[in-house]
Amino acid sequence: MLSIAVTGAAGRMGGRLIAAVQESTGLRLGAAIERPGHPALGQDAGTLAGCGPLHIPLTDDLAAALRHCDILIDFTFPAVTLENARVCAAAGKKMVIGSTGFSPAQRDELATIMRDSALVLAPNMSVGVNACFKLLKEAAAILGNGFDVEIVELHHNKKKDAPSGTAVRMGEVVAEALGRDYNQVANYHREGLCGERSHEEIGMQTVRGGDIVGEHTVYFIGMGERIEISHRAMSRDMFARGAARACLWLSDKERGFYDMQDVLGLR
Ligand SMILES: NC(=O)C1=CN([C@@H]2O[C@H](COP(=O)(O)OP(=O)(O)OC[C@H]3O[C@@H](n4cnc5c(N)ncnc54)[C@H](O)[C@@H]3O)[C@@H](O)[C@H]2O)C=CC1
Ligand SMILES: O=C(O)C1=N[C@H](C(=O)O)C[C@H](O)C1
Repeated sequence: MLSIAVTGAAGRMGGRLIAAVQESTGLRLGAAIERPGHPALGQDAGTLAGCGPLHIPLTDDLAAALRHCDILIDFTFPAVTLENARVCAAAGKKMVIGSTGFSPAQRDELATIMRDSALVLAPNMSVGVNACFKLLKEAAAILGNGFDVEIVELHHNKKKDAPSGTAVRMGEVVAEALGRDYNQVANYHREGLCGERSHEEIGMQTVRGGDIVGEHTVYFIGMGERIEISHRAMSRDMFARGAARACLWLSDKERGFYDMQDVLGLR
């Protein structure tokens, strides 16, 4: 039985992660961690998550919590994740990371911090989105340069990063399949007399509002026809189940930097 710690335990994903861990054969919640000063510190993690009392109070002491845990699931924010990775690395623990919005430098820093351990980092842990990554690669390879690519993502009004990590990964997948450098061709902004669309660019559009869990559409727009590949998340539970699955997959890995494509055998 693997003992799992969850950071961001009182957050939107935190509760779903605690429930998913408890529902997974082979996993049990070992600790639930929140930021210092969080009003829910001391409350029972299971009760907070809506899955009944687990007699595990929320703590802000990650180092102490990790002593009796095997893997940390972290869905917080990049700067927090990097701090937590330092604590995990010092304790020789593995990580499953769902936080999004890492800069390339932060991603490199994460790899350096965790170089002697094992981690899964993925902007989206749902099976459906990971299947979409494969479909996008194939669609882009078939359609080639004859179609303009635009990506639109919709999320709730509390989301802090934009575009979503999933949208960026979709852009990267398509760009790579078309032999382009995503960082050179991503266009995040059109306003005023901005000129005709260039052939190579990949438009990235962001919508924020209400309680939208997460929706992504990649448009391949040709002359007289259009293909749309869409994914709509109806709840956060499948992200959480993906993270639990990643923990089980990681259990026999000593070291390495992986993502959900590895976990799901989609490489
Ligand atoms: N990879 C995936 O499948 C998914 C990734 N995400 C990402 O997960 C992240 C979190 O999303 P939400 O749960 O919606 O945000 P949220 O704001 O509801 O939760 C984040 C939690 O982290 C806590 N936190 C902040 N500092 C902390 C610290 N030092 N130690 C422990 N906890 C700390 C906050 O108090 C908060 O409760 C975002 O980056 C989001 O994009 C969200 C859904 C799916
Ligand atoms: O912040 C969220 O909510 C989500 N974030 C992830 C992302 O940025 O791609 C995944 C999911 O769409 C929900």
